Amino acid sequence: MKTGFNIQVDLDNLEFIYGDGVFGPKTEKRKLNDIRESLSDPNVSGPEIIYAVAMDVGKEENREDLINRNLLYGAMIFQGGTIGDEPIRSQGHVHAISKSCNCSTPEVYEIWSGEACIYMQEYATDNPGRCFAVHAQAGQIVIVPPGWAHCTINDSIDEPMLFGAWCIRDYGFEYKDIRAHNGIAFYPKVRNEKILFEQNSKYTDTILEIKEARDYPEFKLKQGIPIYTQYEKNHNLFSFVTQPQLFRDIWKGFCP
Ligand SMILES: O=P(O)(O)OC[C@H]1O[C@](O)(CO)[C@@H](O)[C@@H]1O
Repeated sequence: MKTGFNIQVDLDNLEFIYGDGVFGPKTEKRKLNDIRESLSDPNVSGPEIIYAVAMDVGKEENREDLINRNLLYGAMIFQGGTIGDEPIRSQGHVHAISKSCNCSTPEVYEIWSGEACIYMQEYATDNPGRCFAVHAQAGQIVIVPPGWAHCTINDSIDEPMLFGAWCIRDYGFEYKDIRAHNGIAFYPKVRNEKILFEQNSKYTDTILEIKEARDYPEFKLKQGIPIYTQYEKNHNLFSFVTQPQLFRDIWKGFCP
């Protein structure tokens, strides 16, 4: 697992093991009962714990700089398995307006192990706008732009999937509009060991673009180098995460 810092995983307990010089909390466990409202079948049965999250991990030597920059690195463990006919996934949310920059903020994902699909839609209103499902393998990066509703899907289906993500420190999640539509505009479904997407009829008819993760030259990100290492090489590189208002031209018409 190429993460850029010394971190191991205890899959039995869904916990991270932090190596020398690395800080991080115990994981917060997200349970099936927490996410029911966003599933295609809210009464479905499945594993009690769906995924585990450790917000704010990193190297001790970077701690002060990360706080000063208002930047936060999160690490996630998604179980393998299914929730009824859906793969293991997060419920979906929109990033709330952060006080520090007075706007919603983006998130930069990097898959560490397994395969993922980052689903995103422009709006959480009846018309969801442009909808994308971005497939990413270990080592690949995916950016979710500010204000978009998004969720993370374990595309490895039976195997666990792990990833890290840069986000703003004063993050907040909004669920109201997504839950009012019983979830995101396209439900991922496991069919013949593959993930297919089925439209959620609570939204207006629209199309889903399924694509592979791409390079992000507009943000000077490099493929094949962990995003944590890229931050270490240039502490300013992820300023688009904490000050997205300075990158309006890039977000306009952004294609993930
Ligand atoms: O609340 P949800 O939508 O299930 O997902 C929450 C998780 O998504 C992430 O933002 C990663 O996409 C985590 O940081 C967070 O714990």
